[in-house]
Amino acid sequence: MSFTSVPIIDFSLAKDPATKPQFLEDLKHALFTVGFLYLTNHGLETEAKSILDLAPSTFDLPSQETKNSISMVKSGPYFVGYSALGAEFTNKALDFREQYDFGSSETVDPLAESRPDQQWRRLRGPSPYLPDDIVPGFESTVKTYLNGMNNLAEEFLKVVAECLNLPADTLLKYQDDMNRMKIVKYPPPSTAEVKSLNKNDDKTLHNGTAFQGVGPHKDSSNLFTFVLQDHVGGLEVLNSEGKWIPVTPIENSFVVNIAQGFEALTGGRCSATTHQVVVDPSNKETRYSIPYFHGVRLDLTREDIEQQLSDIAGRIPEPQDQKKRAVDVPSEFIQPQYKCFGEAHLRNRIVSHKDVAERWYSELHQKYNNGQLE
Ligand SMILES: O=C(O)CCC(=O)C(=O)O
Ligand SMILES: [Fe+2]
Repeated sequence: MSFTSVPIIDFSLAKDPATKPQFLEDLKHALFTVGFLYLTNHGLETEAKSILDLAPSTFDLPSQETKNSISMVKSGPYFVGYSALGAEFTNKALDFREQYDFGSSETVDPLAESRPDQQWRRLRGPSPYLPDDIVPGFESTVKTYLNGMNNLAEEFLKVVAECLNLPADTLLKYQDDMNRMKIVKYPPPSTAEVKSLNKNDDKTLHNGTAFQGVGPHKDSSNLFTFVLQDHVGGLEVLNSEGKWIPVTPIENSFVVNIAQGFEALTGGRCSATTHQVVVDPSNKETRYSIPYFHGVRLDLTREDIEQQLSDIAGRIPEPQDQKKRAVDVPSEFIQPQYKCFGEAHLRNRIVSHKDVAERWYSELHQKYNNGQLE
């Protein structure tokens, strides 16, 4: 069976006992057969509007220095803060976007400095914000959004467990306390600009008619991703047939993608959603999006998964996605060289943000970016 559209899941139907059984069936189909969905009537419409309204003002500042004052490379080893256009790589090619990354933790991991063998502990830490006299409401709007999304994602994890006939709290113990989110801007590029950014490769998309906003990837820090997008479009997901499906914006919805944390909890049976953003150079509109990444415990090991969740995999329908897997990008954690989820996630950050890696993780930067392991 081939899927050419993305299912719409109305979250309000989970609240009424009369509609819940059908809701759980529909959710199960969307997650385990299709692999992605739109979530509507989620209750966070006000917070979503506030953050989307704020987005342009966070980039549209009189000087680049203001944004660079909270740059990711200056902000510590946590991969939070501002990244300028052309600072990030996905699938070995440069992305064409500008963004702010944030995390929900205000504190560092108490073991971060005493466990040099566990560098992934250094991923947790506070986020920088521009002051209110530069972008009014920046910090408070982001924190309100992070908090609201955390609560929504917990409710979502409960219904995911229930649709597998598991107790509602089954997945809650795999959450982490560093959820992440971003405010992303995809400006309309001139052809010359994109050509110069990608001059060392031929990573143009759709046979050269579109460019890489962000390249094909699976999200690596989390269980599920909830993408809030404006009206412009450009997000695409890879379906089970290995074809790219446009995720046309639907107002007041989130696009929910399965991330590598949930894929790991299912023993790889439920594959993470592969997605990309394409930028059409003939479209002169700027696109803004706000992805929220609901964190997975970074100390999660393969053994934990095998021991505690042998129960889950059998409840998931047999995947029919051989064609997707044939053209897919790799899932880091499925590869045996990583001791725990945090290690695999850190490697992903290091190959995406090379400047941050060079400054804060020089040994791992040498190892992952300059040769040895892929
Ligand atoms: O901008 C989007 O719609 C998605 C961005 C994304 O996939 C990511 O940043 O991981
Ligand atoms: Fe993503």
